[in-house]
Amino acid sequence: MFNIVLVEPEIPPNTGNVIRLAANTGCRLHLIEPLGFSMEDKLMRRAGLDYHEYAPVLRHANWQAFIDLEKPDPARLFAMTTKGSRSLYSATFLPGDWLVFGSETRGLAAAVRDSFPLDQRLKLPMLAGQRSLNLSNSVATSVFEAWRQQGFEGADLAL
Ligand SMILES: C[S@@+](CC[C@H](N)C(=O)[O-])C[C@H]1O[C@@H](n2cnc3c(N)ncnc32)[C@H](O)[C@@H]1O
Repeated sequence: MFNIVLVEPEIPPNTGNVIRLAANTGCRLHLIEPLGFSMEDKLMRRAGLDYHEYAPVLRHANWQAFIDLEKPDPARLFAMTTKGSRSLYSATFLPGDWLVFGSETRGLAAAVRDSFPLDQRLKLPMLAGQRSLNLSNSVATSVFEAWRQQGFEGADLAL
């Protein structure tokens, strides 16, 4: 349905949670290296349970390698960033869209973030003064909004 892109994730259970989310929502997951953990990491596998078999997980050596291989439509790439000035809830998503998330401690590198047009840099609302949401929580919130806009197509429950 959608493509989730984690750029240089560092904390194993977050990626495990996202693998499980991808399996439950029909998303493809792209991991941009370097990763802060091994794909054999016990904490990551425990969080992802056995869902690896249900969610395609693709690894890319770096951001440019990802762009060169996948050739995402630049108009359908969205950066999820605390530095965004547009609410994610004002965006209209389409099946196949690319939702890009930064690392837990560093967020998205400025060079990657700045390559997105301003209206494709999206922020999830937070109370004033708060810094950021957990990575896997922000992925789940974003994917469910995008999927909601598709009427939860393919789900076992009608909208
Ligand atoms: C823990 S946050 C990174 C914190 C980092 N210090 C920063 O300010 O970007 C990890 C990732 O989750 C996503 N994220 C967290 N909170 C968000 C928010 N309010 N809006 C959009 N994305 C968010 C972003 O993709 C971010 O790069």
